[in-house]
Amino acid sequence: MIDSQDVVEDVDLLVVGGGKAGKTLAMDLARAGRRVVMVERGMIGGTCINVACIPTKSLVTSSRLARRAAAAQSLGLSLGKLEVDLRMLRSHKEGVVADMVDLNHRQFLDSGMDLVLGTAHFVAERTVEIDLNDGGRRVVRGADVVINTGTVPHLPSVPGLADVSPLNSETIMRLERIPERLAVIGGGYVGLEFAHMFAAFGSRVTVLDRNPRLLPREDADIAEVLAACLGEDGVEIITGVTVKEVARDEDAVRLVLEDGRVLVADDVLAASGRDPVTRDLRLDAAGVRTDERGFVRVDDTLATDAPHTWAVGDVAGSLQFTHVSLDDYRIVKANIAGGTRSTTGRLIPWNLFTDPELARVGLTEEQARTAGRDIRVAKLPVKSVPRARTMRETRGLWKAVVDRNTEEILGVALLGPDSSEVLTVVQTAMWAGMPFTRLRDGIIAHPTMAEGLNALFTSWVD
Ligand SMILES: Cc1cc2nc3c(=O)[nH]c(=O)nc-3n(C[C@H](O)[C@H](O)[C@H](O)COP(=O)(O)OP(=O)(O)OC[C@H]3O[C@@H](n4cnc5c(N)ncnc54)[C@H](O)[C@@H]3O)c2cc1C
Ligand SMILES: NC(=O)c1ccc[n+]([C@@H]2O[C@H](COP(=O)([O-])OP(=O)(O)OC[C@H]3O[C@@H](n4cnc5c(N)ncnc54)[C@H](O)[C@@H]3O)[C@@H](O)[C@H]2O)c1
Repeated sequence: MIDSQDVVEDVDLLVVGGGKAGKTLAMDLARAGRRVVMVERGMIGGTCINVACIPTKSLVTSSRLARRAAAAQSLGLSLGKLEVDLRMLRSHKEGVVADMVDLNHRQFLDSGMDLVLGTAHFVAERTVEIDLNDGGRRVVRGADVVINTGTVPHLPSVPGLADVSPLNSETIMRLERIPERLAVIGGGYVGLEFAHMFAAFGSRVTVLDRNPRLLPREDADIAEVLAACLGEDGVEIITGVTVKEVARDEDAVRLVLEDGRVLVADDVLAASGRDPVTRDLRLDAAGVRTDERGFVRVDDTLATDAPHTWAVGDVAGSLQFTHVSLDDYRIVKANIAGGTRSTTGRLIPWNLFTDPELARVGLTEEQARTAGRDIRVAKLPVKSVPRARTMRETRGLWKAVVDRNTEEILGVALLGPDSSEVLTVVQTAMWAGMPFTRLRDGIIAHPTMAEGLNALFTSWVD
């Protein structure tokens, strides 16, 4: 409820939560001369740059280098004994983050937006009350409101887990020691990236996932090769398991599995998905509804159930990637201006930053067959790409799925070094609607990883 004493400030755009989509929209409209308030409770720049993509990928750079350094002799170098200095690792990561936060902050201020540091909750349609971080409160109403409050790590309801102070994707990056034994509950994106990273830093890592196999949304052949790479690097993977209970036993944590096995670890990382930040937003007051998991309900234009109220990024149930949140910004920007831009049919790529990395876009073989498509499938072991041999990074498998009749590329899974960069080449071809033959027959510079695309599209297995 708005208090009768409250002064309600009216603005053109009110952004609640400064995630990727919201901050980009706020800056754009402020630069265009609109009155914009963006409320952020603490992380200037949002989750990605503070506690997710940017710090993890900074650490992935270090862990890859550690792995390369361990193999230095095969490259003709003698580097001596590798030592991981956690203090320096953290300072590398924190330096990258601090620079990006600082850049974001300056851009926010330069744009002319009113950046309000505080926690917002709704008190009426299009209206929030903000508890300011430095005391006091403001009430702001937007002609348009964009909800961009993101997600936070989920704590799985395993008996005893909460009592052993499990790590999550944020706290593991603040650790002051490398755990000798690390158990990871959840073998998804967060779990696998941290598992592979900590294995390179010297931890004995075990990943536990309840799915019968790793990455069930990927084709089994790709997931198997990735699992084998992780295994070679010392990551133990146990799938199809349920953790029955967890307890601290003197200095160690004991994880009792449903089948009776017991795993002992120094630390446990809970990496079993993320919860939407909607619980304390009092969305009812705004007329905004959520689904059964608490994500804001939106239609394909990202409109919520309330007029002139939009939701973007993770909290809107979008695929949880920063580039998807950025695209949500494009959609809402167009729709606030009266357009009807839709989320339907977006071609969304993603990368899992293990080592080698898995880059994906479009349909898997299994999805294409389930959809009844008449397809051809190509597979190329990464070791047949000359560039991979020069780098001595020959692990991995590339796979492509094309329409047998139209020759359209339906999807690729590229597991190998630098795959995330090569992926965009394929995606560009898909955007342009090119037949696969253009990548098969085009001149691609030698020796590059992208050159492997010439060979991939001749390597039919079906
Ligand atoms: C460990 C990890 C690694 C990841 N790596 C990648 C990657 O490599 N590539 C990739 O594309 N994606 C990655 N992701 C996913 C990516 O981080 C998210 O999809 C992305 O950050 C979502 O952004 P968003 O726009 O939804 O909002 P967020 O960036 O989550 O922003 C929401 C903001 O709202 C603020 N907020 C919340 N409630 C309130 C309130 N009541 N009042 C005021 N402010 C509020 C929060 O403080 C936060 O700053 C990773 C995620 C994790 C956990
Ligand atoms: N490189 C990237 O782009 C990147 C990196 C990290 C995270 N992300 C994003 O963040 C999202 C969240 O990542 P995440 O890994 O937390 O979630 P996720 O949904 O990707 O994976 C969670 C995994 O945990 C398993 N699980 C859940 N409960 C369990 C339990 N009780 N016991 C055992 N296993 C259990 C699930 O089977 C699943 O495999 C990702 O889906 C992704 O969109 C992206």
